[in-house]
Amino acid sequence: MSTPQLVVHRDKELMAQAAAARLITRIVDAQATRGSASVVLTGGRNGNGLLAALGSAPARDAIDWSRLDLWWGDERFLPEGDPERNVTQAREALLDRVPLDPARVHAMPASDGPYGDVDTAAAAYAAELAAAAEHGAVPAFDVLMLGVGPDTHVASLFPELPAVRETERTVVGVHGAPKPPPLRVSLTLPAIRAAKEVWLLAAGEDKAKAAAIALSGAGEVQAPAAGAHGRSRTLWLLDAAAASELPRSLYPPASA
Ligand SMILES: O=C(O)[C@H](O)[C@@H](O)[C@H](O)[C@H](O)COP(=O)(O)O
Repeated sequence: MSTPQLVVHRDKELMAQAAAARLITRIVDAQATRGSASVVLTGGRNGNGLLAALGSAPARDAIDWSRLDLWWGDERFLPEGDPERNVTQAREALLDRVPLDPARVHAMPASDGPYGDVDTAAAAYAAELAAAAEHGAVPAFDVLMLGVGPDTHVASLFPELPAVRETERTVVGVHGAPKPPPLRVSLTLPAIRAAKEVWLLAAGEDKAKAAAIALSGAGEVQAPAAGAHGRSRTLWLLDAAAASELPRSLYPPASA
């Protein structure tokens, strides 16, 4: 389990731009090494902000978009095209403007899709992940990104709810999510922890308590973000506002 590394940027705009630049480099390196890259996207303002920044980054097309596999960490269980779906927002922020291979864009099922209920949809996505895995239950994600909620949730893993306690399955249906909509599909902590690198995005005053709690030794059931670790790297990308309540000992020396 990799110890969290923190990088704090001046504000959320700079955090999004720096994270986008970091992601470009990570994808380019993976494609140079393996011929393709595999990235898990997150919903939310910080996740979409990063995608928008990536879309306007000068080095954007250093990425070979045709050899990029995109997955989602979670999805709101709503009809296809619903503006509240994470994939809809990702398409608007970036995906519809870059030449991705549609077969390599793995959106989570919609509520009006072939799976009648959220649990069946979750099982179908788990099967899709397993089918794409070189070995194990999920592909070797190069980067898995997670927005951090003010209650320390990541993906749709909310404190104390059943989904954060899942230890076997890679994808679950979430019922009664406190952040609307109540029905969601989510990767579980075992799936998240299979990623090479996990990046947690936290910008804004409203994330300061969550960051401090998650980084101060809280348990993963009470603070799901505390359980989000990559196999080789766990990176918290914050802005100064979200870092404002971190214990000084955790605050990186060279940051803003
Ligand atoms: O479906 C979702 O809502 C997201 O995946 C969720 O996990 C999000 O990343 C956090 O709630 C942070 O959202 P903000 O960046 O908007 O605060």
